[in-house]
Amino acid sequence: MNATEMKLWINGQWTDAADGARVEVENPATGETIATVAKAGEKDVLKAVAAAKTAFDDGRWSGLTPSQRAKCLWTLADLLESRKEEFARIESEDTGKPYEFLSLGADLPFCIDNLRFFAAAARDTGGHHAGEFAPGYTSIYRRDPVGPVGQIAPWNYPLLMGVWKLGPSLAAGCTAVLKPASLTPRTSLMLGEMTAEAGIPDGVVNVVAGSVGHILTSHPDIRMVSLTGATETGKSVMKSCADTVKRVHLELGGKAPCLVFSDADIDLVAEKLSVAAFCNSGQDCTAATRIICHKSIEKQVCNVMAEAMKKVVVGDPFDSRTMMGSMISARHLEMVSGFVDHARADGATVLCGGQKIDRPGHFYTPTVITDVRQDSEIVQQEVFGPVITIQTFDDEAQAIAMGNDVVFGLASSVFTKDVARTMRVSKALEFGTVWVNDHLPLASETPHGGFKQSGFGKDLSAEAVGDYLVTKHVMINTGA
Ligand SMILES: NCCCC=O
Repeated sequence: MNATEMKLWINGQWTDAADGARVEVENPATGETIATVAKAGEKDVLKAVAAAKTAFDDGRWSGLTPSQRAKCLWTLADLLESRKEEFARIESEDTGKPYEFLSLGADLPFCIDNLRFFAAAARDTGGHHAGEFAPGYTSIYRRDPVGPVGQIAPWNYPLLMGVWKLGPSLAAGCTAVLKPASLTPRTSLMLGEMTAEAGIPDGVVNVVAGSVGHILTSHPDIRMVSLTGATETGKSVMKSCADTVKRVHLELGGKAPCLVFSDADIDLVAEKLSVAAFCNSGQDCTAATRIICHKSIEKQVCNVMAEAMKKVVVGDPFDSRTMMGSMISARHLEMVSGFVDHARADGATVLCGGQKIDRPGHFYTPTVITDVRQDSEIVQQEVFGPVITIQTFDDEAQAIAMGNDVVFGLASSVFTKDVARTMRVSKALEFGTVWVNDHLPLASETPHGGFKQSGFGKDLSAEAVGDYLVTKHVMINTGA
């Protein structure tokens, strides 16, 4: 495999696009083209779906024992670990994220641990049971893989999101067609090839790059679609899946509130919320985006946040001092910068940042904004950039109401030393994750997913495996 001229991974083979089309991959930190990848069209997706269907129907994967599937997933983790520097380098080249701080330091270790978790989860058959629930009958509940699945991954964590999709679906016994984002396809394609080396049979994992999501969502042989992406994309995927009544699994946008009470440790707030705001250039659906602090500590919170964000080292992803790299593309940079300009025009005060950085590539400064209205665009919409706003509340009820007052429901946090308050507030916040005195960390065992317009279905945890399983009731007339 040559990482600068890649093909599609279909049925265990590197395959050119049927029409010979190719797409260029840009390094967003330099603006240079670094690779080309075959661009899938309809024929290629049909071929990939046919391979996934054959591989599912003949049971070459679902027919293995959980222990055999687990062994392959564990081997995949070992192989990835043995090549983590190469994967991390290519991930940083494609995304512009810092190599040491993020790709090698966080994304790769988490991918490897996730795969080991899903290897173990493949063998957890708990919860199945049999019994007599009607006179003369024995009932058995089977949990079977849903079938061939279509998986659409985003550009912010290309490999990690691929692992979050392939890991649980493979543990469950499904086959898959994974479509990475066109901007960042390479590490997913490399992972596709690596599944063969790990002993996963041909056709079980297929990886196609290109603008072909609609072909997967409308294909009758695809039984479930999993998407991580923007809320608007989720709505159109859901509509498209309705025609063939597919199961959908959606991890969509976010607008995380961070409620900071007057007893909070302010230094901890600055430390945790600055990282959660600038990490991955803020291109994270769980990023800290809205600080809502008690009015008595507003000045302190503004000062510490602005100071912390000014200290973030932005620059070359391959410089070990770099904490934040580039934005993903020129178009995305314009969008982020547009949000901040609109906020300024709407009367907001930019405490720090708020500027593009004059260098090759697509860089933006970590930004803190205050004097914003609850109904303003900068508070209500997902910016997906290193931008955080600060608002104030008078009492707990108002803090909760402001936190919940967005269409999203993915992630949130609470900073306080009052344990009883953490109980009340975490119950009241309508978000799939509530961190207390922190913001961002996850573990392979912890279910991750949203409420409201952030979608439904869980990534990570045994729940994710369950999302790829269907329950079948077998009722046996025992003649008793
Ligand atoms: N922090 C991981 C979030 C995944 C989606 O953006």
